[in-house]
Amino acid sequence: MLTTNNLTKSYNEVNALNNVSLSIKEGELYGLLGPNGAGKTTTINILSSLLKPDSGEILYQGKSLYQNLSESKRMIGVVPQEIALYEDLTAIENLKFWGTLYGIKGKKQQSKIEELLEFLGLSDRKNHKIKTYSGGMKRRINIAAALLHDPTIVFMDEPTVGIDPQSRNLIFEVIQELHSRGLTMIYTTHYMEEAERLCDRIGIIDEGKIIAEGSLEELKKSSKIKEEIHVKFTNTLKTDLSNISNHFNGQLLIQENQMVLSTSQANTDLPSLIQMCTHANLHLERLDVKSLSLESVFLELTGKSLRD
Ligand SMILES: Nc1ncnc2c1ncn2[C@@H]1O[C@H](COP(=O)(O)OP(=O)(O)OP(=O)(O)O)[C@@H](O)[C@H]1O
Repeated sequence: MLTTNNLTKSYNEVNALNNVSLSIKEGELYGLLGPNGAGKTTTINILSSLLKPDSGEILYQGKSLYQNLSESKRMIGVVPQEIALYEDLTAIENLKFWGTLYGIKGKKQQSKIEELLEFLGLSDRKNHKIKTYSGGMKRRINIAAALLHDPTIVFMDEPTVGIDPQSRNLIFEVIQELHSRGLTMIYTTHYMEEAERLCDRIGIIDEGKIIAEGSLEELKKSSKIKEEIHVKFTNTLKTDLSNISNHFNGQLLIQENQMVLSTSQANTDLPSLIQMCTHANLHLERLDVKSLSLESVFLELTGKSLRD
């Protein structure tokens, strides 16, 4: 469906993309997971022809994007990270504006708008101005705008940023329904749990490079880490714990009153961790040993937490 070969892009001195090669299959929900500034938006902007790469190739159904620009553009829908709606217009008026821009007019436009408002659960608010909408509702109209021209591939750039958990779940349901209808989607996120929950395949991007790719199971299998030891303490960890961190070679995350140790040898690391914590006068409240998460895979690959 979509293939890219060795895409590169620099903004002055910043090397935003470094030989990014992707292959997205028809109907696939592909997650591009990476921290802030990793190159996710740059990738989406390039793949949707908003931005030209410095070098590299982009093929839709085997044909070059730039040699078939108008045909390719008809296939592509983009849900941008920034909400692209007029606050003083109603939902219907906004969607009419976008529909006309895509060349969808008259009865076809009207029925498509009604269908999408129904699908996104916003029919009852269709005549209200966008400025009266919650953040989650705006995000849903943003999705509707990208679907008006029946694209076959949709890019979603962090569509759940800044919304409450209930709205996030509604957006997940929409994405899962679109996925079950066979739409190809590329979904960028810096939320590990979204990639784990939604995507068929995940590409981990860091500093402009795809550093790992595969299904969740494949990514976990390729990791040396097998388990996570989660420790909760009775108070916030304020003292210098670098000796403990150093002992575990950067595989220990310390946040507020918790530690998470990613390990391939829980049987030996668990007693050492407890001993070192006791020695540092830390009081344990709770201890769990869990199976590997994507967070640990990311930490192992990049040496940093996604939430940095
Ligand atoms: N217009 C620009 N001018 C200069 N540098 C830019 C520009 N756009 C992006 N960058 C830089 O390119 C790198 C990649 O940015 P990009 O926005 O693609 O990352 P991202 O993964 O989408 O991040 P976020 O999650 O914060 O949206 C960053 O270092 C960023 O600062």
